[in-house]
Amino acid sequence: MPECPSVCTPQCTNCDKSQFQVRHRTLEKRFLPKFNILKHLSHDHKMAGQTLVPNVCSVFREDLFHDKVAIVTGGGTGIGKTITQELLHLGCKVMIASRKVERLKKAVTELKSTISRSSLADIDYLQCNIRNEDEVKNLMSQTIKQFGGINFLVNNGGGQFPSGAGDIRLKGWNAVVETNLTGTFLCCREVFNQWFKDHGGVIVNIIVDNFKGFPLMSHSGAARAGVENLTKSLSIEWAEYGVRINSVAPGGGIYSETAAANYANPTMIQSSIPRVPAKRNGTTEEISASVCFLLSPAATFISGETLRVDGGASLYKNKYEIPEHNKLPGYTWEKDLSSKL
Ligand SMILES: CCCCCCC/C=C/C(=O)SCCNC(=O)CCNC(=O)[C@H](O)C(C)(C)COP(=O)(O)OP(=O)(O)OC[C@H]1O[C@@H](n2cnc3c(N)ncnc32)[C@H](O)[C@@H]1OP(=O)(O)O
Ligand SMILES: NC(=O)C1=CN([C@@H]2O[C@H](COP(=O)(O)OP(=O)(O)OC[C@H]3O[C@@H](n4cnc5c(N)ncnc54)[C@H](OP(=O)(O)O)[C@@H]3O)[C@@H](O)[C@H]2O)C=CC1
Repeated sequence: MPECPSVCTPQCTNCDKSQFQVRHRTLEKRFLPKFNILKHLSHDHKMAGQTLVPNVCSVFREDLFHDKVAIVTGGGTGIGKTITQELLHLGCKVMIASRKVERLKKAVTELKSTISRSSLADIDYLQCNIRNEDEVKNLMSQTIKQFGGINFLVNNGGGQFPSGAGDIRLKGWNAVVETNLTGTFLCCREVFNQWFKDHGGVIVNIIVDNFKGFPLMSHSGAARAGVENLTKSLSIEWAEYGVRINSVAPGGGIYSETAAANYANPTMIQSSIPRVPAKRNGTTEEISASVCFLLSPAATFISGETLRVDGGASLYKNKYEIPEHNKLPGYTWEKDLSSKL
């Protein structure tokens, strides 16, 4: 049996099941609190962000982005798909891009069917590994060719695998840093050189809540800290070209099927709930709303900033006991729509 990385995915065919389970049990002990975290999950939290989100809606006006073009990396799944859906709802033309063509195609077919006939919105996809310089150049040039320009870049594509730092191999470290830091840099540089330098534009980078470190994800914590600082540098360098750039840092538990599938035990994504003052996970809609706000004219005086969308988690130090509560319920399109009925 070939040796397996210290943490593999549930789909791993490299190791036998027992080896897989032993490794994951060790990690789970580090992540999961002693009590049953599933009791914190309301139906809404479980559903939000899945492919079953019934209908899109938005707190923003429907024609807000009707003359705009956006690129969303990782736009075929999870948070990126919700952002894409909201941008389309607001009239935007959206190019989604990532490595796996099949899921991009599926998302385009699904989301195209939600665009109303009167809307100027449109969606297409391009295969692009953001770690590959030529593919990133191609993403920008093809989008300009197809949609006539680019107004928004949402650097959402990224991720990591959980592992103790002592077990991270150089190849794994490089994969995570190249994806999250170098990939984001390449997308920023290319959109600037090919379009924003002459026309201006807005960039939003999705990072993570790493403000108190990111144990067992140290590669990702370091890479995203790099993106946070890149955001500051570029906001100053490119202001004179009419470019704004900000980051959004979601708390460590935004549920989507794809995000959960990345971890051995899907409940891992819930493991931070006890340390969230809001006592719940965030929804993909809450991340999308913050991205749309930063892209919108309402944020024209905001640049170089990182918006934490984490229910207060990054501030919480555990010295103050917060009782269980449900006083800060999540925002979902499902609830928003049903409140209008
Ligand atoms: C523990 C849970 C806490 C909850 C907090 C959650 C907060 C954050 C949540 C999210 O970010 S959700 C988003 C989740 N989605 C993703 O992460 C998807 C994207 N991730 C990836 O594609 C990979 O993880 C990647 C490594 C970033 C890129 O993979 P790539 O396909 O380029 O590389 P590979 O060829 O697969 O691997 C290269 C190298 O990396 C090491 N490695 C990869 N996976 C693992 C693993 N599971 N365990 C240990 N090491 C791994 C390994 O060295 C690989 O090389 P080889 O040794 O296989 O040759
Ligand atoms: N869910 C959460 O709790 C949190 C998520 N985040 C971050 O939010 C972002 C979206 O995550 P989420 O939606 O939850 O999870 P997903 O796994 O659904 O999204 C990750 C997306 O990134 C794309 N991607 C990964 N690597 C590359 C690459 N090299 N080139 C192009 N695209 C790539 C994937 O597409 P493909 O595989 O087709 O390439 C996928 O669509 C990520 O950066 C994630 O780390 C941050 C904090 C918390």
